[in-house]
Amino acid sequence: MILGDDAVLRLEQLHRTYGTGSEAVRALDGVDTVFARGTFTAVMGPSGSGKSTLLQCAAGLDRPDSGRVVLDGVDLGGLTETQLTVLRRDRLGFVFQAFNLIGSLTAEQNVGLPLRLAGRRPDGSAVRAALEQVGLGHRTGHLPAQLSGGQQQRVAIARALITRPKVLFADEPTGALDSSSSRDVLALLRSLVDREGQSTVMVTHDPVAAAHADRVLFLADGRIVGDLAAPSAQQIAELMTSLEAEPTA
Ligand SMILES: Nc1ncnc2c1ncn2[C@@H]1O[C@H](COP(=O)(O)OP(=O)(O)OP(=O)(O)O)[C@@H](O)[C@H]1O
Repeated sequence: MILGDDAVLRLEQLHRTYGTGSEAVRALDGVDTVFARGTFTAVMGPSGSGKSTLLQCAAGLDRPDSGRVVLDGVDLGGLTETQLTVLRRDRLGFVFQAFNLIGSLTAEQNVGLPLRLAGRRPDGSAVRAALEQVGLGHRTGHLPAQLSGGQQQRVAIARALITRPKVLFADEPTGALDSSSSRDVLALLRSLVDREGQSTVMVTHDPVAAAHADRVLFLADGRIVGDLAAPSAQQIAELMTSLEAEPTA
């Protein structure tokens, strides 16, 4: 059990249903877990098991119907929409499968954007340091189209880190990458946890990606059905195969 300050994120009895009546889908059905500060957790599960819904509720992008999300000691349920927006901007980092960089801005300008949006003038040396941290100190003036997919994702990671987020949320960050770029991005995420203590939560379908995490949570039908410490890709693949073959009712 994780007590006090060691927990960066707590999910308590989260329920989230979409639709009503016979159309109702229970996307989250009593999810209860704690994420330790400075650790890397992967979330896996069959398609439709609730992974994205879990990430969206945990990151304050969606509200659960019941239950609590406590992020770095803040109960998200007690915040207004404006307060949630500010919390997401100042305390959380997001990385998506599609990179979501702005095509007309250089790498350096993309990384500085979250600070501009927060009304702060980006400090050039901090932005360059963030790009150096992801191995792109020599590409600061390049546009996204002049970078490979793996490099674009590394710019997106630098952009997510520029506000020094409490938690980095990554939704299929390697989903659009070839295996060599995927390895680079996963090694980067791993080293950010090891060197900087960056708390990270990543949704993935890929057992090899999940094997980079300290812990792998498995969802099925909106419930946590597995929780493994540092499993191998093979152990993860076996559990995924059994979940896909025998859906829980
Ligand atoms: N906005 C929505 N309206 C209605 N149903 C939804 C909505 N979002 C998700 N669902 C349903 O909730 C369930 C969980 O969806 P979710 O996207 O969280 O699963 P997932 O594990 O991320 O799936 P995938 O791996 O396919 O991305 C699914 O049955 C899905 O169809």
